Amino acid sequence: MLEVIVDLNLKDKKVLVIGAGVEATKRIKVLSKQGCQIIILSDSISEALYELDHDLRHPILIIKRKVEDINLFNDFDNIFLVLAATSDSELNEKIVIEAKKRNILSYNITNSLSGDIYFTSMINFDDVIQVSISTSGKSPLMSKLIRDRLEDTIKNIIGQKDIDNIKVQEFARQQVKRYIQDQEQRRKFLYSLIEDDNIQELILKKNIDKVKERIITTLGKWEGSKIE
Ligand SMILES: C[C@@]1(CC(=O)O)C2=NC(=C\c3[nH]c(c(CCC(=O)O)c3CC(=O)O)Cc3[nH]c(c(CC(=O)O)c3CCC(=O)O)/C=C3\N/C(=C\2)[C@@H](CCC(=O)O)[C@]3(C)CC(=O)O)/[C@H]1CCC(=O)O
Ligand SMILES: NC(=O)c1ccc[n+]([C@@H]2O[C@H](COP(=O)([O-])OP(=O)(O)OC[C@H]3O[C@@H](n4cnc5c(N)ncnc54)[C@H](O)[C@@H]3O)[C@@H](O)[C@H]2O)c1
Repeated sequence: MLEVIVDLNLKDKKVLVIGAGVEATKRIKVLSKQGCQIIILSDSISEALYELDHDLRHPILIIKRKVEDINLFNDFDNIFLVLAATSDSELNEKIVIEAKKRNILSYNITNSLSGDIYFTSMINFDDVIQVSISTSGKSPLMSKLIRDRLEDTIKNIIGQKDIDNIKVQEFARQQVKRYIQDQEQRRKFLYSLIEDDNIQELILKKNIDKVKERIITTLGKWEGSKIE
């Protein structure tokens, strides 16, 4: 059985990480790009974590503390996700069991099956596109090797123009949702931007302001548009 890969929105959510060793640090690096509030509890902290703090909107709260039991949950409210990431597998298990009782999403670094989420092998394009590979815990090693192999090839398939088109589509979607009521027309409009040579030329030239102008003009003439 394969688990479903979903794109978890952690924006402004509170994430508690217990343990701050080599493996926890890798997970925290991923989390630090998600706009979430991270609280780390650990009796030793890797140096890299203090450096991470500088480029963040949400400052990471680092508390140097040995966790003895699950009473720690009483010290924090509104936790969305907890990462049991210590080298003490018994403690990790207890944390996950308590998290489940409290309906908090959990992750167990020493026993992936007991938690709710896995981390995947990721290829990231400018924080705009993510390609994720997962074997759902069957073989992280193979995930890494396939990611290495795919990384070289995929750069020939997904390029800067795709990234720019996503940004343009993001803008266009906001506009069509406001001005075109019919879903089929919205879909047609969005496809028309990809097929419009003029717009694609402007995207290549990085003239995004002109692209936006053109989108609004085209939208004004579109069948069923509510733009005056
Ligand atoms: C993708 C990646 C992301 C990341 O690390 O952020 C990741 N593991 C990576 C590498 C890697 N991890 C391990 C090895 C050694 C070889 C081996 O054991 O195979 C290697 C290879 C290496 O190091 O070269 C050891 C290991 N991993 C887990 C356990 C515990 C267990 O099995 O329960 C143990 C045994 C520890 C022990 O023996 O004590 C568990 C998990 N590791 C996962 C993710 C999740 C499943 C993903 C999937 O199945 O696809 C899952 C379930 C949960 C999680 O922790 O997220 C990252 C590659 C990043 C990249 O692309 O470069
Ligand atoms: N999930 C994976 O992908 C994966 C990969 C490799 C290893 N592992 C396993 O994950 C575990 C962690 O590996 P690591 O390399 O990060 O180890 P590590 O020794 O670098 O880090 C362990 C961290 O846990 C903290 N810790 C331990 N007991 C604690 C307690 N009672 N209270 C607070 N903090 C506590 C330590 O201070 C340290 O920061 C190991 O058991 C390892 O076998 C998992």
